Amino acid sequence: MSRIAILGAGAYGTALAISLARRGGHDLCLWAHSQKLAEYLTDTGENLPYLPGFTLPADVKVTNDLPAAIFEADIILCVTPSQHLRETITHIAPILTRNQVIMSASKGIEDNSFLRMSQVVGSIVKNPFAALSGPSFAHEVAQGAPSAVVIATTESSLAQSLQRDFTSPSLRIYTNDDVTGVELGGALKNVIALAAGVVHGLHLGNNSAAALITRGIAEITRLAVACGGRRQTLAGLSGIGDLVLTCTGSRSRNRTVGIELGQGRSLTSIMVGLNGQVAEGVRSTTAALGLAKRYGVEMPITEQMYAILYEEKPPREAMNDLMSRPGREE
Ligand SMILES: NC(=O)C1=CN([C@@H]2O[C@H](COP(=O)(O)OP(=O)(O)OC[C@H]3O[C@@H](n4cnc5c(N)ncnc54)[C@H](O)[C@@H]3O)[C@@H](O)[C@H]2O)C=CC1
Ligand SMILES: O=C(CO)COP(=O)(O)O
Repeated sequence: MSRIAILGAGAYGTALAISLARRGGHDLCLWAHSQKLAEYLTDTGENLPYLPGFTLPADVKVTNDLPAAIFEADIILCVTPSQHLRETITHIAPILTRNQVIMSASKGIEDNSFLRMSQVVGSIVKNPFAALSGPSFAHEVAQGAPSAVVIATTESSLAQSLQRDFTSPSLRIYTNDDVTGVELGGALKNVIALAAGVVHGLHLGNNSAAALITRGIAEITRLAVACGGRRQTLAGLSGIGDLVLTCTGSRSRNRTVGIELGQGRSLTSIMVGLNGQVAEGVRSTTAALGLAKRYGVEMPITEQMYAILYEEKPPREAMNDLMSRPGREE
């Protein structure tokens, strides 16, 4: 049995708490950033703003008190939006003990620093670290729909114990020692999912969507490899797997943002409509482009996505520009 603190009571943190409770055998505590949400969750058992329609099992404790949440936790599973991971870890750093394992399920890259979540954590504390990623819409994880994800850590005995801790009849866990590849796969697929949404919003058709997904995996693989990840990792769950899910699944918030951009809505009004839900790709696009420039990697889809998001480039013109690039070898 492990004591697991889940930090972040958004859709995914709540879904993982439900999944771990369903597995059984753990002592679980879910930390909500907002006191109001913690109280609402405690009173009703339902996460109405972020994951309506599911009941949090009664044995999952809910709190808004961060030190209490992590007290004596073996595993601290961070599921905050990636831009809030630094403040969360900074807050708990003084009271962390050395053996507490920090996991991150956040799929993003930090603004300005362009750091991956393992690097953000590593810049503050030296605890053992693992990343959780892969194709797993919160709603379906909460439902108990069969899903497979990957846990990445460089420590093989930790990988095995986390695999045991998270495996359940509905959640299959693979391990991988390529933390860089797994983290970048999870973060960069969001940028391509935005673009896939644009394609859909513009009614460009299935051929365009397939081309975008295929060329999308090519460019995110180029960047991940330049950053030290393995090509093979990007062909796995946290690469093609998550890319296919978010570029085609109607539950993807990143894809939905892209659809609305394609339909001509402004980014500002789309963000207001998200009501506090995070679409990580919107901010990771800037970081992805920053990394691409740092490593001299060509990322045409990401460049066009940046222009749509931040330079008011009309989506149709962006797609035309992708099509009119000079011919290439595959
Ligand atoms: N929703 C999904 O299906 C999946 C989400 N993820 C990842 O999980 C992470 C969290 O996403 P969701 O659970 O979907 O979030 P969400 O969009 O459902 O909710 C946003 C969450 O952010 C919290 N928050 C706001 N300000 C905060 C702060 N200053 N500090 C800490 N938390 C704060 C809110 O309280 C809320 O819990 C993201 O990185 C996302 O990419 C990963 C896999 C699946
Ligand atoms: O990462 C996800 C599923 O694996 C969720 O994607 P969205 O954030 O686009 O909804």
